Amino acid sequence: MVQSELKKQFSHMNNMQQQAVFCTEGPLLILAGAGSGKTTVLVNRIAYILQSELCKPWQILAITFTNKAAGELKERICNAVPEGGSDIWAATFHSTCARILRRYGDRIGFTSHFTVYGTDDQKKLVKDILKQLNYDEKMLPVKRVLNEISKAKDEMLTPQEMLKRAGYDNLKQSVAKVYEIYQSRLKTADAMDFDDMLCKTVELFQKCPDILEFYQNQFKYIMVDEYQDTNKVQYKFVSMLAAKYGNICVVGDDDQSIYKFRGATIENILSFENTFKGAKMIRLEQNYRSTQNILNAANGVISNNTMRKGKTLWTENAVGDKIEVHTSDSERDEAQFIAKTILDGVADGRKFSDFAILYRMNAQSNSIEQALSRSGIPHRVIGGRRFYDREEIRDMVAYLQVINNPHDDVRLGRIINVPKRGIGATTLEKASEIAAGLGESIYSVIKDADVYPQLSRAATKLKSFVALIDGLMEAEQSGDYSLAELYNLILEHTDYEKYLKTEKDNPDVRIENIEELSSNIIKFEEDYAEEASLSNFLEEISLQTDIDNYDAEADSSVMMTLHSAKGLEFPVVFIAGLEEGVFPSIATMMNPDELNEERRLAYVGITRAKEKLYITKAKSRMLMGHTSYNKVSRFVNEIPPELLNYTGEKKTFASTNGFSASSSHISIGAGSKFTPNKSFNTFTKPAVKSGTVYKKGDCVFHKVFGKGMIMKTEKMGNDTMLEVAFDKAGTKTLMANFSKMEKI
Ligand SMILES: Nc1ncnc2c1ncn2[C@@H]1O[C@H](COP(=O)(O)OP(=O)(O)OP(=O)(O)O)[C@@H](O)[C@H]1O
Ligand SMILES: [Mg+2]
Repeated sequence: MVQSELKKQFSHMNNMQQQAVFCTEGPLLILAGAGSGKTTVLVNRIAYILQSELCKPWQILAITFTNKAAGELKERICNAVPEGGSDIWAATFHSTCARILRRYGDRIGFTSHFTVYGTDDQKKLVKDILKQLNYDEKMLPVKRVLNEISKAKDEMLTPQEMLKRAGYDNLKQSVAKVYEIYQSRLKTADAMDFDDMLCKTVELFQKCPDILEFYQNQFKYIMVDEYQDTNKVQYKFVSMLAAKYGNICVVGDDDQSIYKFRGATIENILSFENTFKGAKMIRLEQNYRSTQNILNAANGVISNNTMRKGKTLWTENAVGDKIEVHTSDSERDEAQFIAKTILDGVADGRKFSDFAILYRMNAQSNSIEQALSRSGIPHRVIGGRRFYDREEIRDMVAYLQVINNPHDDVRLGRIINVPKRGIGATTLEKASEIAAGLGESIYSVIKDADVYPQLSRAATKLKSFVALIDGLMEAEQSGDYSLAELYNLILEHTDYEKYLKTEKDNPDVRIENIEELSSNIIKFEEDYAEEASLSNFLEEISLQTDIDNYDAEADSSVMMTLHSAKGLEFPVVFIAGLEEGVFPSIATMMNPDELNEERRLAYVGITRAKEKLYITKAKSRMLMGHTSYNKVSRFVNEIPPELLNYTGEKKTFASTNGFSASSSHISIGAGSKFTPNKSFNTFTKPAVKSGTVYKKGDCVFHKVFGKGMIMKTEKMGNDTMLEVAFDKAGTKTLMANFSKMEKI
């Protein structure tokens, strides 16, 4: 096809978009707002490159944020370019690296069967190490240690470098020590955690220039979506790969950067132009996704952030409905409102899949899910308790992992006595100690259990466990069994179902899950045919991020956190819990940087909506065991008021913009140790509860917040809401019933 003919195919795109599509050579940065067609440009650019025969499909690397997005990208390209479209490397950073490491990991000491450790495995390992080092978990909580390790890996810091940086800080030194052992334990187990996959690939490139060169030659065109959320090591990875051809195109939106706390850094956008000399920059400013009202609301909120590159999106779309802000009494009523609105919408001709419910925290999903279930609304919850997180599924997957790689100590530890076979924790501990001493895996040790006097009492049992695993490994390697058959062999030889029936609660549900896993395996074998190996199956599950459970085909509403919603769009969006202390979340309210990040998250949320946006909040909210009475979120107040339509209860909690960051209150129980009030004052309407009456001007002492003065009282049902200005803690809103406060 002649070039001009070819280019005509892209005439439905606007000028700037077309420029981005046709600009194939050299570094290109597309910096543009939400819904302006960044992802659309990427897809079309790949189609254009292939149709122009600039390279072979396998010479294109397209990195996207989720496996789901990668799959969609591939599908859209396959439609545009039926031939070879499927050979494109379209994947997440993690699966791209996994693929490289499976092939060349042996050059840095891993086998091609290495295991990927998920969060639970990591926690278990760190717990073990803390115990080994005699560190107190209270001083060094497992989660914090893992966070620090992950942060270090994002920055490519080795344990030694971490130790150096720790200086005289004892706590930091301890973390570095744990980090060091953690890495060596992973190595002996032939395992990596998620962050390692990137770090190890960069390490591989650094240590083996021939391999780097091989991939540099392979990937003539590299593209990265959601570039604003790449961290340092990811940046290193792509820039190493792109060093030869320099044909790298990254697309992103600095206003949508929402993973800074994980090490993602906007600096990567800014330094792109430095690393890649002569980089072109294209901005897209027309939004095709949302109504004018929704877009203006998003613009209104994000304009409150400082340090922006600054851009204003516009759209030719219709003005659309106003944004509905709905106030409910409680989180249950909020959920009920959402369910009813969906039902009404469906009665009016919408599909269930038109609706998405977004929230700040997974904990909010519970009440919403219940309401949807009760109303018979088909829905899926993305995140939350995932199938692969269930105990019985983890057990069965651990068996599969051990058969794939018996040196995987964490998985082996999980199943060595499940179902019970008389191998107690002490025996396992002893075996683990011997293994640590020898620098070998537990499996290698228990294989020769009778050699070690410490294990002599359990030797027979250990050997029979090894025989079970060896037998299953043999079956797997013989090639005589399909994966599904292998899975059945495990069930049979471990008598796992009987164990569930005799030892566990809800055995029926668990057995159903076990069967569900079997259907997943069968489906995997159908989809992957010859490539349906055990290690590929395990890889697929370990790489499955939450978002991947979402199937856009099925007609069901979808619930997910705001973070998971990135890049997606829906005709109708609910954002639930727009309250101070929920969104923005309490932990972020004191720190301006974190608040800016929350605001970007609000921007992401609002811009997911195409036609209609609902913002919901509740006057009282039971969340994670506490009831709180929160003010409306500042983000609602940042939306120009003429775009809003309030429904439900009137704005009882109206707040002024920028009201004290600590204005939300979590009640701490109803213990009332109040002294009876004697100074009843009939002139200012007093707040009466449990014998205590508060009025404006009263001085109080609060157990947590210290001394303060009542600024405002407002009767609310049987209780009274108090606004109290504390000397040190700032202004807080408290309910009289619950506050641990006395008049002074
Ligand atoms: N030139 C165009 N004409 C019509 N519709 C378009 C055009 N470009 C993009 N769209 C549509 O606009 C919507 C948003 O596009 P896309 O998802 O590519 O935006 P994005 O910039 O990647 O958004 P986000 O920042 O949320 O990731 C999609 O529904 C897409 O089909
Ligand atoms: Mg996108």
